[in-house]
Amino acid sequence: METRASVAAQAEYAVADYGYDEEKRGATTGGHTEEGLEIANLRISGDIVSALAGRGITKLFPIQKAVLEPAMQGRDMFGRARTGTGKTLAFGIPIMDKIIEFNKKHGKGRNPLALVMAPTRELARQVEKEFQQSAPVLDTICVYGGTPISSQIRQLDYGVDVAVGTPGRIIDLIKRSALNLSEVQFVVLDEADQMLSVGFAEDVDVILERLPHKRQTMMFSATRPTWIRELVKKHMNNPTIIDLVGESDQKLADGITLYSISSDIYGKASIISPLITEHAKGGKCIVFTQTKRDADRLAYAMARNLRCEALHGDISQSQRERTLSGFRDGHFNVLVATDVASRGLDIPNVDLVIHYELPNTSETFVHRSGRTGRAGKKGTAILMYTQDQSRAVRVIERDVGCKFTELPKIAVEGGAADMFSGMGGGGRFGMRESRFGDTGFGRSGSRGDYGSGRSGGNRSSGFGRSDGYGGSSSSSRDGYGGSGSGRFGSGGYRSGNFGSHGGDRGFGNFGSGRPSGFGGNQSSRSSRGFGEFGSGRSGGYGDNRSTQSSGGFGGFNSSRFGGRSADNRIADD
Ligand SMILES: Nc1ncnc2c1ncn2[C@@H]1O[C@H](COP(=O)(O)OP(=O)(O)OP(=O)(O)O)[C@@H](O)[C@H]1O
Repeated sequence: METRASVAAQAEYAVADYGYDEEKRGATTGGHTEEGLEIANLRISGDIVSALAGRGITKLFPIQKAVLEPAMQGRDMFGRARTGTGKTLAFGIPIMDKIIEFNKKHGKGRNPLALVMAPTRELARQVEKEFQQSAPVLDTICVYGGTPISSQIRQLDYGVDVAVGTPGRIIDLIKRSALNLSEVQFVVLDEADQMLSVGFAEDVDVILERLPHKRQTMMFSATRPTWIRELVKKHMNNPTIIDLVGESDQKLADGITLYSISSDIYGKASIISPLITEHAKGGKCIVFTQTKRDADRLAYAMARNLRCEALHGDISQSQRERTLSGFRDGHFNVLVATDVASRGLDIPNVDLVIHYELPNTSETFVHRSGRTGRAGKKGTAILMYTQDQSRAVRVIERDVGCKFTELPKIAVEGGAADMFSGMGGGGRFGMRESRFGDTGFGRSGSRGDYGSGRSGGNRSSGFGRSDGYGGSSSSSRDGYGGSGSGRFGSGGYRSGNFGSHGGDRGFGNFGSGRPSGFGGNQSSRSSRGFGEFGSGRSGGYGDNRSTQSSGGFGGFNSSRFGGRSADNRIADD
């Protein structure tokens, strides 16, 4: 295959060159309502319009409409929208259109003009796929760890227009001089706050440092911790803020029906199958657990009755891909996952999400639940909780602006509660001493040979990078801390809940340990909010490193439910 020549000199002007003029403006969103949503009327590249139409995408979703004009104008942009509302194409369409136009004028170059960074491999692959399918005329690459670097180097050498990847592998490729960022004009940080939680903060900063100064930067993030505020200050130029979630709106997509169900800790395992049967009705279901080990054990146990697989960061990359494509293609219908799957993953037609264990924060609740009800479809999310977690359930309702309908109790059949016995070390789920037996399930590559999935090594470099989700500190300044919400149970209390086996994680008795307590810090309300972006004022956005206990991106109050020991952290990628 022929390699492409560099167009460094011209690329410098890719953003400015675009010529977003009044003519285009008239055709995009300005002043138009319904008409403005029709993609065919936008005068964006015909290649994009027809590729999108081929996928059944003919009208812009609201976030896409909101982003289009500032993005076309070359503005830096910071955005937030609900899950599954089409953020990828919101930044994708303007970037693809500009690159197509630029290539028409200058010919294709060798080095990428756009760089999209995502916190997980799965998300990176998904974003690249969205680009590929929406603009087949562009050459894209997806780079992430756990797969051979040599083929990525070869592909980069042939020439690409858009590079998508996780920061770790991007740095690797830069160091090997395989990835040349000198022509990058469009940069996107997708799920930016998750970069911090999975330990990519430093890498992201290093990469942004290396990019040309003259560029357009777009960032999407559900929250705005200190790190992100610093990043924005340092690397963005007076960004336009687009917040489609707002202060008081409910944070979930409209089509998601919410239920809660109380169960004692041993009953949970036995009611999960009836719950899935009744609410997924044969469709796809994702069950979220807190730890990788729990995901394995639950998947193993449930596989007695249901076609089901586990997904987490200890599973090899190739197996993860097989598992995901098997789930996508309907080879099995129940995926048991840690929070590695809670953000960004776009699996069509997931009917049901079950929070087998409470999420660590309200925000995680939103992201997990958002795996269903995507792209305007309907879905159901069920939160399982024990009686002593009732208060945490109310906190989620308050933070997220939602209301759970409590499901009637499901009677536990005798013996069913022991469905986990006989596994591994034989103990019961959640018993401190038993700890699920450390024999594990050693699944790598052994189960479910579904469909395609790229081949590749099992190396999991880039996994489990530093921080993990949330700190384990019990300080009240830690955590996502929304304004008016403190941490719960981070102090001395630990209930013997499911999964509280390490002794120092678990959800605690909410509110009872109370150093910071529920509802603290109301006074911070004036200093949070999206609008104050870059203003240097304090407050806002909660950060698990921050010294602030207040915040919330535009009012998202994401309480934190207890700390977790490093041993159990979720940092999968
Ligand atoms: N305008 C549109 N019309 C129809 N479908 C669309 C449109 N835009 C995006 N989609 C589809 O909607 C789904 C969700 O989009 P996407 O994954 O970009 O959502 P998201 O907002 O990034 O979600 P999350 O916050 O969960 O990552 C995708 O399958 C995408 O192809």
